[in-house]
Amino acid sequence: MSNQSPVERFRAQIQEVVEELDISPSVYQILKNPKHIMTVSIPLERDDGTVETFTGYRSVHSDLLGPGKGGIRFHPEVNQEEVTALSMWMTLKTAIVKLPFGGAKGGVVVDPGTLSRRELQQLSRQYVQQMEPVIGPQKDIPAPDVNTNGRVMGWMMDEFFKLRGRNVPGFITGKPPVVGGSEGRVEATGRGVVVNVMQALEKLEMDPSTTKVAIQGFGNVGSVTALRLYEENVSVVAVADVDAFIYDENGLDIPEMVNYLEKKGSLQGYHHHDGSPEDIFEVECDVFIPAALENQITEDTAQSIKASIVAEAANGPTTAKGDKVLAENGIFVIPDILCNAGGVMVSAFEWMQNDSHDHWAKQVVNARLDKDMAQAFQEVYDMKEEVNNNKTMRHAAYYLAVQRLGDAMYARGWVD
Ligand SMILES: NC(=O)C1=CN([C@@H]2O[C@H](COP(=O)(O)OP(=O)(O)OC[C@H]3O[C@@H](n4cnc5c(N)ncnc54)[C@H](OP(=O)(O)O)[C@@H]3O)[C@@H](O)[C@H]2O)C=CC1
Ligand SMILES: O=C(O)CCC(=O)C(=O)O
Repeated sequence: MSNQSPVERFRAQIQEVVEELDISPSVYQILKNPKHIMTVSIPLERDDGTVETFTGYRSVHSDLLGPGKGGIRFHPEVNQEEVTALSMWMTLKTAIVKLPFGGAKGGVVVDPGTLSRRELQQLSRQYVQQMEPVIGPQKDIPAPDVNTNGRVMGWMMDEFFKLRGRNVPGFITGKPPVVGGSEGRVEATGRGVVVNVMQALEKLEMDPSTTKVAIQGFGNVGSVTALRLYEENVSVVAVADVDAFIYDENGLDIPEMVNYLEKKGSLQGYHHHDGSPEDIFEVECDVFIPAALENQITEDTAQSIKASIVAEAANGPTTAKGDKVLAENGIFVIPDILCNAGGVMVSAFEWMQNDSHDHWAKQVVNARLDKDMAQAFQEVYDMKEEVNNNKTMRHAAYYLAVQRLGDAMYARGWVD
């Protein structure tokens, strides 16, 4: 387990589960590598007239259950290994929540904060131009992830339409509703996280009205999660982003913080600002929600976490050693591949709406998300309780996903 990379971690977990399920070892052989990875060099004309090239990736891990599906990340630390791992987790996620998709993920190695609006739009369009051979509504369907949003999806959609010479709205999800996006997609991931948290509180017989929550990350997922908890009268006592740590033991005014973020672009300077972002791990709380990047809960930081529940809103926030510490400390972990599946779930609703030229009301989207997410939680929980000798929720989630993928491989004649 010595400092396993995310891909090694995925492989070890899959291998363990394939052995336990006593299914064909070929299932592991098929899942251990992505189907394909496309690497592109993206030339961008900067505002000063010089040309700079950026590296972009798109990994399709699996198209067993449907077209590849997963977000596109713009971040300076994006690399092939990270994109590969993220695409692998997408395969498990879509299997757990029974969506007609495989797993994919993309990224560009860039700090979008250093680009002008024109440069960002050009980079987004160029990414689509370069990836055009491998993406499409029945092949691989992108969506937002870290540092990308509806605006970026709108530009990418426009570029794809130009390349194809016709409207193909189902090519991308997370678009603005005015051009075929689904109501509720922006909030979907955070909303789904909160469904999971409320279910876990109920199972552990914890009272939401006295529950205290700490959240690392206050971007799309972190801020919506905080706002939904606030709406449910669950007290969010601490939040951190890259620069700021905000704490109030009596509960933060989340709507005020969201307004501040919208105006200023970051929490830096918000009046409760005290301490450093790493202090988030030390907070006295009942629920800890990592909603930033991978590998944040390590052997060290896991020791500091005082919560009874960790709800993994981010993808891959916990290292293998961190996970071991959480388990030893009896912490109930809602694994990423279940906890943050609300986003891809509403992306699936968007894709279905595009396919049938329909537009669902927000209440319809939210009601279906709440119901399907609660059911997915229950299925993983039942697996943990009844079949899996009370191992962790992560183990149960992997078990359920690999069982479904193995069944599909058998049905398609890939394995005996
Ligand atoms: N968007 C979606 O629909 C989905 C996202 N996810 C996952 O959720 C996570 C967050 O994504 P999303 O909210 O979309 O991304 P955003 O880019 O909107 O937000 C990321 C947030 O994380 C913060 N952050 C980054 N590093 C740290 C750190 N070391 N300490 C504290 N805060 C940090 C950023 O701070 P700052 O703003 O200061 O840089 C920002 O607040 C990712 O793991 C993503 O893959 C999963 C499913 C769907
Ligand atoms: O909405 C989607 O299609 C994918 C979201 C995503 O990238 C994720 O769940 O990690």
